[in-house]
Amino acid sequence: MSTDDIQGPIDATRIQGPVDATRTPRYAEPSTFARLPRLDEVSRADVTVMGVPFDSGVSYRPGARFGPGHIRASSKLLRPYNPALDVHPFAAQQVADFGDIGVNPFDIQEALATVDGAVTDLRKDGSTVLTLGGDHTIALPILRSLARDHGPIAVLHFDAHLDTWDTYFGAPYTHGTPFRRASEEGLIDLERSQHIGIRGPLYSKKDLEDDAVLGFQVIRSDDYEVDGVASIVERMRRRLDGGPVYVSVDIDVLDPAHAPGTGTPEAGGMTSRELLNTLRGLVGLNVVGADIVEVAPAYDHAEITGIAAAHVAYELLSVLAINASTAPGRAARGEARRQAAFVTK
Ligand SMILES: N=C(N)NCCCC(=O)O
Ligand SMILES: [Zn+2]
Ligand SMILES: [Zn+2]
Repeated sequence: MSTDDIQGPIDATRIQGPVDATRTPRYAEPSTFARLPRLDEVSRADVTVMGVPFDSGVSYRPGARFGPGHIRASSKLLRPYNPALDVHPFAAQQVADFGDIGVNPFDIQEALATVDGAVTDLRKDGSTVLTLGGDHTIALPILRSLARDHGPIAVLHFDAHLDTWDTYFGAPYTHGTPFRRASEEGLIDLERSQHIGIRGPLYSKKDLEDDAVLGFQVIRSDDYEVDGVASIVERMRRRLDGGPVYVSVDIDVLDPAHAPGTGTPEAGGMTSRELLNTLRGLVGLNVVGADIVEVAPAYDHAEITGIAAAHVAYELLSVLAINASTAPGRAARGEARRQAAFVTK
């Protein structure tokens, strides 16, 4: 971004930013993500954070229905400037918090339809939706919504697990099966999708063979040890380039030391530093939506997992901010990458 890209002044009165922590203590005020305004407090949002308190798809420990509130509570310490990407994620774009949608915990099909409807409504108003889960089942209805507009979409999936299994106890819609269903439904670009962070025991070797047929390339957690972040980012960008990308972050991609508060933890995972650095590598790719799922606060300690999830959201918002400020026709916003151009309470 050079100053040549700046075509006009930023209207600092239009964009509303977070509550000012030097005036109102961080632990005061109703809880929204990063203390941002609620969606009904702004005229429109470039990015909407939406909570989906749903965990009826889990195979092991329940509790991810309390994830959205926990991530919001753990996001209070985030500050307005991200030096790693040289961006003000809340100034280059309007970010607002929708709150949580109420979904039926006893009828998974109905819950999926509710999520699809909510995401579709928010996107109609031009918002990119960043969803806070909830268990991983909710990625399926989000992809259904996105694919209706974009066609088959590249899925970048951070997870210890493949989540391309077929059924659990005969049930097709679970947190271990969303990406098989998405692939079967034609929602996924089979040439451009990728898992990152895969590890741990499988049911059989065939799980990996099926997974490849369903359209995913695998970058294993162990590859971080051997190849390092820079080379993985290169592989990731090569795979994803050339079209819309959906980013799905299952917090159990992190080692249990970095994210104990989750339902199906697996040893040998990534560090939060590796994950945040990998996400920064998405700058310039066409990210059209994202989720952070599987945060289950009952197993968390000292907000370790909630803070990790909040920082994942912050990096994703930073990537979206840079992409928005450098998109053709939106170069006037480039300056917001460097200046804190928002009003605050
Ligand atoms: N999506 C998550 N977190 N876990 C899937 C694990 C499925 C299983 O129990 O085999
Ligand atoms: Zn997982
Ligand atoms: Zn998962």
